Amino acid sequence: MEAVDLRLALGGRTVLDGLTLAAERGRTTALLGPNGAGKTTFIRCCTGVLEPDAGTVRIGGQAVGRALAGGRVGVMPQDSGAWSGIRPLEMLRHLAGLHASPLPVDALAERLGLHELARTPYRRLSGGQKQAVNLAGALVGRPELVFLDEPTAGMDPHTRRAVWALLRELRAAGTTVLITTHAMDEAAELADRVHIIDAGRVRVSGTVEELAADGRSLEQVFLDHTTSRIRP
Ligand SMILES: Nc1ncnc2c1ncn2[C@@H]1O[C@H](COP(=O)(O)OP(=O)(O)OP(=O)(O)O)[C@@H](O)[C@H]1O
Repeated sequence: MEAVDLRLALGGRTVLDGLTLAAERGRTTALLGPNGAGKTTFIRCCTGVLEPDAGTVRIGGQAVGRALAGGRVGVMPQDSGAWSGIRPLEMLRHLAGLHASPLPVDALAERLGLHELARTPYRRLSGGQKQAVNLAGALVGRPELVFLDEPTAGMDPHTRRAVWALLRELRAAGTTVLITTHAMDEAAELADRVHIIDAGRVRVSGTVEELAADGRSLEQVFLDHTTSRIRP
């Protein structure tokens, strides 16, 4: 997946300001950036929800619409209120049915702690449980490329580790993963390559080892390359 010089203004403000980055096939790429840096907007541009004002996104050499139509792209959005009344396993079975060779739903649900929630409507789930359902929904079709927008936000440490294990297995199976996170340990644990973005453009990129080569922590590198919007 390659994005080149994406530009987008929303509500009269520049949100993407020449964003260029690639997610290498079969690798895990992490996008870090302060609140409002443009991470979710970037994912929306990559998944056909938003059209950039300028710039291009190619997925496996194809335009976004064509790649999405092929059914090989999964996405876990930050919030999806769309499932209000549906029960998690029903939803996952429905999504599985849309794909040629889906993951086994029961095993996936069990790994993410969803098997006991078969009768609970989505809107009654806890925040972390909703996240787990959305993640399972993104993965159930065995996508070649998956966009995960803060997949472990709100998850307890047991679930977070289960998700990390799942994501490591996906990587081993050759899946391309693009993940956003505010958790530096998560980026360090999972990412082959990290891009730190701020105000709609990439500020610095590299492996965690490269970024932290001078002894700084990844968090310090983040703080040094990004701007706080908090007024002291
Ligand atoms: N439809 C919209 N209209 C106006 N502004 C928008 C719209 N969508 C997003 N924005 C603005 O674009 C900026 C980037 O938002 P985005 O959700 O991409 O940030 P983010 O990096 O994902 O942040 P977070 O870490 O908080 O999730 C924000 O200032 C947001 O208010």
